[in-house]
Amino acid sequence: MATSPENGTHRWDVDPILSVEHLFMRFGGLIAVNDLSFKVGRGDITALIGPNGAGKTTVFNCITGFYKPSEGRLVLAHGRAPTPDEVAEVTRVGERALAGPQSGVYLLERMPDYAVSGQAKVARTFQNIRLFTGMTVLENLMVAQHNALMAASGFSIKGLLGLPGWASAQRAATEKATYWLEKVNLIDRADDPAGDLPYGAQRRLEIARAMCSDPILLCLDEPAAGLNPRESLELNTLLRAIRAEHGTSILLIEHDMSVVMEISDHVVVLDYGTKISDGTPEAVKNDPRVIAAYLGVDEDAVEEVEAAINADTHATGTSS
Ligand SMILES: Nc1ncnc2c1ncn2[C@@H]1O[C@H](COP(=O)(O)OP(=O)(O)OP(=O)(O)O)[C@@H](O)[C@H]1O
Repeated sequence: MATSPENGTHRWDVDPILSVEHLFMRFGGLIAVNDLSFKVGRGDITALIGPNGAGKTTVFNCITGFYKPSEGRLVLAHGRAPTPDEVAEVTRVGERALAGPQSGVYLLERMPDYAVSGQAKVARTFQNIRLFTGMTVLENLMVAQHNALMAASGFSIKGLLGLPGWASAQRAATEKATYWLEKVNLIDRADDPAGDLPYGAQRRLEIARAMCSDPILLCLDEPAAGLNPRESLELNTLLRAIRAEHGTSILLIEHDMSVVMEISDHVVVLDYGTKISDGTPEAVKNDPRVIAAYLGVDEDAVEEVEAAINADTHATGTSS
């Protein structure tokens, strides 16, 4: 489903769930992310793309609290987006959430990774799969719900004693795990060690594990990497279902253009840590700067690429 522009604007402009504002990440003398600003629309599937080393994973690591950005602001809004004045006030008083966590507005750059996932409800998967390979498929999903189970135990021995509050929380956690195993088509493998699953199934299990934490924003780092064409199609279906049935906003890094162009509402393109394009898949696909970046040509050649696209467009009679 493409984003439907509303009165000439896009969902990411009118109802952003995440605003990345002037983000910088420096590693010594290397500027991995350079003054990056973009928005993620609520309920959108947003793709962050770019050539190798463009800074995509670094952006994810900043959003999910694995890195403290060198500069910049990352505003996540569960409900309405805050006004600039409200954000300025939170920044001034040194808080990490607007008038307390119940407001649903979080400044992610101030939060450690466990709070980004536990309080702000941002979940992620990794470029290199990070499952507990010696645990069963089901156990991997139960571990993902550890926080809820600990809260239900009152951080006491209720769990050991099997007291009612804890038992019902345990039942709910198992039901949720079962639901997601069915969704990702792994229910038949529930008792197998996660490490025994084929690669594509491990990728699906990672997504199921992330969904067990009930995220409002799901960040996926190259979910289609290593998948065959049939598995890529299944991934597209799964991500669309997550968005449609759970309203989860999705931000993904992806090199597989068949996935990006097929399912994204919004595409943001990075090159050398800088944003070079931002728009609908159709607009980005035809952006000469994007084509030049992927072809590895320098700035001077962008005009040549643009001229070549125009010539091709006229020859085939298509319009961009
Ligand atoms: N912890 C780090 N220390 C030093 N340099 C880093 C660190 N993490 C990333 N970089 C550098 O930052 C730049 C961006 O890396 P990043 O992994 O974010 O790119 P990417 O777009 O995700 O690349 P790929 O598509 O290959 O995964 C690279 O030059 C990388 O070497």
